[in-house]
Amino acid sequence: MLSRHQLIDQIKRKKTFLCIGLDPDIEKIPAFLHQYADPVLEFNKRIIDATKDLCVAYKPNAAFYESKGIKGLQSLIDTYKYLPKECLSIIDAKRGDIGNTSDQYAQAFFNEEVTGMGFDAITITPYMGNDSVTPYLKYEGKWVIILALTSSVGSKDFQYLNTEHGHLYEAVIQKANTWAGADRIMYVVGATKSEEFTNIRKYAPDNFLLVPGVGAQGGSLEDVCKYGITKDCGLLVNSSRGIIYASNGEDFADAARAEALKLQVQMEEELEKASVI
Ligand SMILES: O=C(O)c1cc(=O)[nH]c(=O)n1[C@@H]1O[C@H](COP(=O)(O)O)[C@@H](O)[C@H]1O
Repeated sequence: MLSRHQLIDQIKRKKTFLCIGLDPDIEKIPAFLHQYADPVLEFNKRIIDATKDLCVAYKPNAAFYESKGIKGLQSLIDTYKYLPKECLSIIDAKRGDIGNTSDQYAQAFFNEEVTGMGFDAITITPYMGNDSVTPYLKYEGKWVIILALTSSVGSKDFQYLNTEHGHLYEAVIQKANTWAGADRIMYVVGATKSEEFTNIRKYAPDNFLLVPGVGAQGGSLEDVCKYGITKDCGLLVNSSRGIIYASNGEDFADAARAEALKLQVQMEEELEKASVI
């Protein structure tokens, strides 16, 4: 469990707000790792060891594990167990369903005694509304990270539709703010949407924003900070492929560290500019 206060403390201490996405594709991980009983776990462990002082969060995306069946689920459980306790652990599952089904999803990712996984936070798609989100909030201290404005090209299809409360993504934020405060809810806003950050801060002045899309998807860290950073930082910027696949040779962990370090250095500058540190 990682409170807002602990997260902010960690950001100030480590001078970074980097979240590293653990999205290991068996086709892309270095060939020499295939000699290990669980190549994916071995890959993740080495990435974590090489980067844990440069980031404040890790985000395994469930798809990369579920697609490998039982072996993948075991890699996910063992990866969760290996994550440094000081870092925010986010399961990127993008779940969303009726209440009693959401209870089961919440148990899958939050109830460590039952499943071996007790992530601090989960990504949720809000399309089904209140009863699809509140089951996760019953777990005291856990975070719900709600998709607001995604980095995807298809974000135009629904998220910009006009409603009486503004664009649909603005209506989502206004409604979700009534379910819990900035100590329990974060919003996903894609780095490719930096022009919308000022607008989003009108509705979510204090919430942390999980911002994927720098690196492989081309979003700009500078623009995200220009419009999105707050006095408490308020940002977790994710990069997955840009870090974990920096090299596919034996030096992959060092190469991942070098990429993470580049982002950390930029983040430290942004934290100073915004007087967070
Ligand atoms: O919820 C997410 O994390 C997410 C939301 C979004 O709008 N866009 C997005 O790319 N993501 C996830 O963030 C990660 C981005 O990975 P890279 O593009 O490789 O850095 C992937 O795990 C995506 O599933």
